[in-house]
Amino acid sequence: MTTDQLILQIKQKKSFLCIGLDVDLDKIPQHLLKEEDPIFAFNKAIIDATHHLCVAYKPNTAFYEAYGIRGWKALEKTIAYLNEKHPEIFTIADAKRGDIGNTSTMYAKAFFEDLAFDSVTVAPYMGKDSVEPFLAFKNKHTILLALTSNKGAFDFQTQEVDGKELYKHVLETSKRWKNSQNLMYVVGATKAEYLAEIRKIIPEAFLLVPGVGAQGGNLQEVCKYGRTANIGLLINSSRGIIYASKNEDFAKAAALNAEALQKEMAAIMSR
Ligand SMILES: O=c1ccn([C@@H]2O[C@H](COP(=O)(O)O)[C@@H](O)[C@H]2O)c(=O)[nH]1
Repeated sequence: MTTDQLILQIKQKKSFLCIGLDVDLDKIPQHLLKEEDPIFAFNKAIIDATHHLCVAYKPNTAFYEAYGIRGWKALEKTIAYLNEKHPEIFTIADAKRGDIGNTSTMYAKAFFEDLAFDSVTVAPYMGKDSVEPFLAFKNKHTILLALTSNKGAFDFQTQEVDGKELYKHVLETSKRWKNSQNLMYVVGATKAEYLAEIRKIIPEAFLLVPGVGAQGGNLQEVCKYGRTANIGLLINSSRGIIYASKNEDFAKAAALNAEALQKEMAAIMSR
């Protein structure tokens, strides 16, 4: 998917919501456990109920890898369902990959070619030759971890190297990599106060912003400092939407929570 197609969808739906599909079998409604593939059954119901309210879905691969082969099969079925029924929706494999070059190429093939995701999250720690193999794929997006939502972000990411915080080095250096137009960045909603500085370095790039909802990030604050003329934000909520109810009405309850965020986004976009 091109960035222009993503922007068009944001304008049409008046939404920049990304729904995280982090399926935990201990948290889904128990009646689904009778299904042949409970993970896919849960995802399908959530997608059917919310696709008109969001512009992206983000399965975190950990929640599928944890269930071995049946988890990976459910991930395959989920992305195939999304690509067939809702090809306009941006898909993110939150896998946080990155390795020496030839290994990164295989990761990129796994997520961009085999599974056909639009994007994958990648860690910057191993540098240019670990990220450029992902950037080589046309109309696919590499979402680089810049300033993450967790407390541990302060262990390294905000530490100064040569008088500048490490996350700023990541932003500045990555802009010089080949095909850097295919880069987006992860910035946690819990770090909204850093967004003005971040926008000085990457004024236009799309940001994937997790941490609204269960982690306490604030949508208004993120938009105040992080929004661009094209919005430039994908705000993710996972647990806050998909686990709105543990009963038979779970998909309807998820849609209500997604709608509340979408309405807030529509109001922000109208200002
Ligand atoms: O900095 C980061 C990077 C990734 N995540 C992931 O996003 C979702 C957040 O889930 P919630 O339930 O809405 O808290 C999850 O998959 C994380 O692994 C993040 O939270 N922060």
